[in-house]
Amino acid sequence: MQDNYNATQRNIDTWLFFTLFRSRLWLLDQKWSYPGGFTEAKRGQRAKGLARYLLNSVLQLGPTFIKIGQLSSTRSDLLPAEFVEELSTLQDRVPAFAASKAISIIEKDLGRPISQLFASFDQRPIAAASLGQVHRAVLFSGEEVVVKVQRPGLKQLFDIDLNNLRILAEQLDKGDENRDFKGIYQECATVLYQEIDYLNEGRNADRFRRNFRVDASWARAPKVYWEYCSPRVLVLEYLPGAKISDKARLQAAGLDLDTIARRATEAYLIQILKHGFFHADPHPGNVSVDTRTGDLLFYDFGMMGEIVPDVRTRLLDVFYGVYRKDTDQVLRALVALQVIKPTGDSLSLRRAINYFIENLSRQAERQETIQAIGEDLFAIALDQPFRFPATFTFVLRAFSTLEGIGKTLNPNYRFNEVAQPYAAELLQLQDATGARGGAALLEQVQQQASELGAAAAAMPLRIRRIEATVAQLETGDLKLRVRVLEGERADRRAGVLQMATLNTVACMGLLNVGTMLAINSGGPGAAAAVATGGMNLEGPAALCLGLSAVFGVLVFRGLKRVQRLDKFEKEIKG
Ligand SMILES: Nc1ncnc2c1ncn2[C@@H]1O[C@H](COP(=O)(O)OP(=O)(O)OP(=O)(O)O)[C@@H](O)[C@H]1O
Repeated sequence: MQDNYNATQRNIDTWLFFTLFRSRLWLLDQKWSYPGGFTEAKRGQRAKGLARYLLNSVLQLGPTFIKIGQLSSTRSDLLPAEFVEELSTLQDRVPAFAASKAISIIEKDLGRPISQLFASFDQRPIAAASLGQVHRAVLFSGEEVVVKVQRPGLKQLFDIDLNNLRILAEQLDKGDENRDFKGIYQECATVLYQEIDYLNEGRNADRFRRNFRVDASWARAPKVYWEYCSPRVLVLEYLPGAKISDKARLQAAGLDLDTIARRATEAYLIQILKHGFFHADPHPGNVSVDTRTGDLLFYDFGMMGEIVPDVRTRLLDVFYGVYRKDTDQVLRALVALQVIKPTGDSLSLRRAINYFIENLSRQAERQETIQAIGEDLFAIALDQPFRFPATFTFVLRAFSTLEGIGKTLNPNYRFNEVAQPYAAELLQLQDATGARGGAALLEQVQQQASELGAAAAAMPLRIRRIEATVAQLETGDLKLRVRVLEGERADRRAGVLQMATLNTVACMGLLNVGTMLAINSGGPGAAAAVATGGMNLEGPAALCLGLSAVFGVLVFRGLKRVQRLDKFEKEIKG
């Protein structure tokens, strides 16, 4: 990693990576591309190789991509599972930068020589991460602190990389109307720029610390020494502890692992449900345990999620709707949350939600993991106009990380068990007050009363359902919608398949021509180049191969879309 980035070189490296990765990803599911025939084992091998390539490229491309890789490490809606898994190992694999550089940044930003700022400053960092590194120091008052210093040149690097990523997102958006890649890009850009503003991180740390001082003294965050801070330097109270995943150290300290696992989950539930302000990056490196007291210590407040009260109420509506298996309520709340766009035709959405609710209760019975539930949710949403806001994916990510931590500490840990009392409390609250105050409760009661009517109240539920269905049939609503949707989907599938076939022909033709040109254009040396696996990639040959790759990407997209359409069709037909 370097401090001065050459924009042209960076653009070439980035686009080469995008093109190669997408072409190899496309080839992964092309059965004809497997010499000696396709087998699942061969595909698995190839996928593993590609996942390693992705990881190495991300590490080579540096901070922007490492951060985005970390952010994507639970987005199974964006990347296949093998890749997501490999990306989750991105933590803690970044080299430190020279202490002299760190010191010069501190001196420049704080305007004084290091010897006047700290009584002592440890040149060896205690941690180095993608965006910064952490040194220990002692203030003249005797207080022990850590000094977090940002890697040099990050702003400039983000500007170049995010521009490329924006162009990529715009291109991807054109091929997939259901995924909002531009929106995802926008969220990543916001998070990244926020993360390199250490003053913002300091404010977050203060807010987090104050919230917990009131609610649970066993969850702590370091104090900020504001007079030593700048956008690139953050000085915090030194809070040493053992990593929450370091089972051996926690046991050696005589701590009860089950209590720690529970506390970690409870601390999150409190943040999400009560404070509406939560640590969005709870990987084990960011949560430690005070070995003397068992208190949880949180670090790194660069990425926080915020759930404003209004959104929290709607999330509770979703939660409550799922609990009561009320598809309409879930649909209304999701529209209000802007997770889905309101369309005139909500039947297929209703079915997808219904499927999810049913599946969720089966998963809860089978005690499936949060991660499995999240993956399932993304899979159902694949061909629907869903748009998951960043907050939502952060919450899901936080919970699946916590579940992983919990299981490491105690194999019998069950997220549900810890969350249940909170869920029960919330549902009672919603039952009693609607969690929205008296006026809203009254409105809800009135609405229910008019829906039921005096006679309907005495009628068995099934008869009322039949009556509602008949009413829909009478208006032609039900019959028409089902037919149109299924017909539309079949048409769409055929169209996509046709385009994919045409693109395959173009891709293969160009690949053949390009390969021939590459072999023939280099004269006698070319044979040797081919024999060694290299080719003469210049002029027309490069053009043909480049175009072939473009068509390849289009085929890949088309087939992916067909796969999604089939999957969705299967799911809603049950
Ligand atoms: N206040 C503190 N007291 C003791 N150790 C700390 C403190 N703050 C950070 N650390 C140590 O430094 C490590 C890195 O800190 P932090 O996560 O804040 O850096 P970062 O650059 O934001 O990392 P990342 O990019 O992985 O999010 C922590 O895992 C922890 O071990």
